[in-house]
Amino acid sequence: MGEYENNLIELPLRIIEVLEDICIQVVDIRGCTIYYSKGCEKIEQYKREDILGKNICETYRIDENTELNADNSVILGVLHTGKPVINKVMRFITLKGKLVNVVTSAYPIFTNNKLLGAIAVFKDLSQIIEMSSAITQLQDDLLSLRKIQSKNGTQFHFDDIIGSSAVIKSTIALAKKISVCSSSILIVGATGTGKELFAQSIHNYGPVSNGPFVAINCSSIPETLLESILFGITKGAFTGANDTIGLFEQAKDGTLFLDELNSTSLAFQASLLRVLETNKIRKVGGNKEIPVNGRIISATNINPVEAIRKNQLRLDLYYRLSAVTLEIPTLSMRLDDIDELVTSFIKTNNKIMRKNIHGISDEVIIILKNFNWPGNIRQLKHCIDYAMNMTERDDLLITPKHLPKYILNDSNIKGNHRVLKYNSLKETLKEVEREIIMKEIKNNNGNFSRAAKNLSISRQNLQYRLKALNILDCNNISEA
Ligand SMILES: Nc1ncnc2c1ncn2[C@@H]1O[C@H](COP(=O)(O)OP(=O)(O)OP(=O)(O)O)[C@@H](O)[C@H]1O
Repeated sequence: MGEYENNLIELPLRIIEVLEDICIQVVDIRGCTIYYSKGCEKIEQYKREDILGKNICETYRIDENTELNADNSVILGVLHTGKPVINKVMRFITLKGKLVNVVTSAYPIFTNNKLLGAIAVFKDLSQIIEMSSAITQLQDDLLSLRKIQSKNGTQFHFDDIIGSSAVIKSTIALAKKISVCSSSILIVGATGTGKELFAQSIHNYGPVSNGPFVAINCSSIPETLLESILFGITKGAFTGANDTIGLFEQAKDGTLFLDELNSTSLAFQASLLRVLETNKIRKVGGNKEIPVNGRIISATNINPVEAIRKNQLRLDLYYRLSAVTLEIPTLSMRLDDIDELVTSFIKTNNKIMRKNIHGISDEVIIILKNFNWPGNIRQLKHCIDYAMNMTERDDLLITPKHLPKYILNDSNIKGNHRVLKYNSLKETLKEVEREIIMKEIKNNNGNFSRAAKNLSISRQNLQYRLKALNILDCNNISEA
């Protein structure tokens, strides 16, 4: 190396001593590389000897068809203009086909006002690009998972209701039938069975789907505020009161969903009955009757007859609402749907939690099908969320050790150890089915019709199962 080159690389060598991570390439006025740092070798996978003395136009291309020139190459641009270029993102390929993404700053090197070459400092962007594509992917996944609330304020349609059991299919069929008219509907179902899911689906399937879906959980609003929230307030009704539109008016041309109606006072229910009968509301503090046309869907989480008996529901309101009643089955009435629900929850959670769980073990299926699920589908969902949080990185299946303790300790499942001694899953499931059917028949004093009803199957289906499970001729089961 001559004196000229020695002088030329003195500056970059000093910088490199301090900044080891940063890649530095120095070219002479012709564009030939005369210095190539270790960091460059790492990013570009060239060896120094491949590069030194060669013109950068021979060693890099923008892509297969494009050579470097003063417009697309930072270094050549600096040699052309004699001006520095700061923080420019560049993408090029080496002769070995390695794709390189870097952010580059290049500076001219002058001696006695004469341009001698250029020094380029660059940093690898491949990790950042990988990270940003992972973030983009994650965002896409989350967006598709968390179905964006549509304009009418709903998230769900009938297609989102998971389950193929006969009882859920017939519930969906009935719900679709009643969707098409605009009468008020009473949805009855225990907590977590999917009442709101059904209410939204009915709204979206019916004639007012273009209108808003306005939901309120009556139990979460203090009784004193319920009327003002639902009917609105007239300016001056009380000190400082402004004119406010209530939810009945907001649900114009749409649906008003009154969840947990049974938690409201009988006095409020009387006002509601008046609205249902006249289709008019009167704001708090006002005399004017305002017409409302939203469809009313109410829900109770206890049996309405029981609610009437406990003085939680007015009989006249019930008569008004019960013309169109939809009963949502509990999860224990449709244990067959557990597999499908669990598969769907795992799929969703895999994306959110970045896991790769393939399913649940045979033991877990039995445990889940033996639990009585007082919190229904919401509780099953939480159980799977919990179990997935408990899985380790390499786990592919949810096994009993991942389940919440209260599910394992539940008395219904204690007999499970006995059930599990059977060799095959089919045999085990048959045994569970046999136990459930026997228990139900016993609880109903041998009355097949009542037992079938409680099991949500037809009487014929019950008889078919009794035969298939070899228990029809059992001495202790003679029909009452
Ligand atoms: N058939 C189903 N398929 C998929 N998810 C369901 C189904 N039923 C319920 N869920 C889910 O279970 C949870 C509870 O549903 P939802 O809030 O509709 O129940 P709810 O009966 O209105 O409960 P509550 O009486 O406590 O208000 C929600 O996360 C819902 O998405």
